[in-house]
Amino acid sequence: MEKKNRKIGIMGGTFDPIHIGHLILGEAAYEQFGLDEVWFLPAGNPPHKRNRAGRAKDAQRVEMVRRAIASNPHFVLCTKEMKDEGYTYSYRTLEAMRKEHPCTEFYFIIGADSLFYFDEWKNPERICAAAKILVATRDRAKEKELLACMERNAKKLHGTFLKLDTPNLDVSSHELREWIREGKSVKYYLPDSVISYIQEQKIYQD
Ligand SMILES: Nc1ncnc2c1ncn2[C@@H]1O[C@H](COP(=O)(O)OP(=O)(O)OP(=O)(O)O)[C@@H](O)[C@H]1O
Ligand SMILES: O=C(O)c1ccc[n+]([C@@H]2O[C@H](COP(=O)([O-])O)[C@@H](O)[C@H]2O)c1
Repeated sequence: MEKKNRKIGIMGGTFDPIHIGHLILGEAAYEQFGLDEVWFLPAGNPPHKRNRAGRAKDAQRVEMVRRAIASNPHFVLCTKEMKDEGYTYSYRTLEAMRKEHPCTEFYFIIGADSLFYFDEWKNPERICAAAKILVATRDRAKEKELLACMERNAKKLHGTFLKLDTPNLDVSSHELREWIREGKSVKYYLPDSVISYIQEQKIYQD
């Protein structure tokens, strides 16, 4: 039987590749909000990232996540969106999760860049009805602007937006892909197990 009143963090991302920023956000949310688990949810077919030529295949993104979280007992891989047909939307995924786990409280984790476009996502008010939103700073966003945007969204979408206490983590998948292509070291930005997989599979080399 599933424990009642569980608190689950959802760390959704394209993860192309997963990096320390994503892992630190998951761990910070776990600790700050007393979560039971954090589910890493690779985005199936994100509508906002249509041109993904030259990137990792879906199975490779999933495998990189599997390897990256393997050593953390409260991190779980969730491949729910990989089975979806067509584009994947967070409101659908979260509503399905709520249905499957009615006694669970969900916390959807995003960075500041996602927050600034959150009200343009599909049915954002339904995302807010299904989960609380945890927001981490990024790109040295001004604290005042970040908090103001969270407040605006909370009012407009009738949601709960909570600040994650993380430092600015200056790392992004697109920059890491670029470094790999240029033959630069990405050690410590990615877990070793992910780096060796990228090398074996020759991902992001050209
Ligand atoms: N360094 C970071 N600091 C804070 N949030 C982050 C960071 N990296 C990613 N995120 C957040 O994690 C989620 C998934 O990010 P995603 O997989 O798109 O990685 P990314 O580094 O933003 O990728 P890309 O550079 O290709 O756009 C998003 O909500 C994003 O805002
Ligand atoms: O549902 C949407 O309209 C939507 C639009 C943009 C992003 N998302 C989700 O937000 C998470 C982070 O997205 P990304 O592009 O930064 O990797 C991931 O779970 C996406 O599926 C969802």
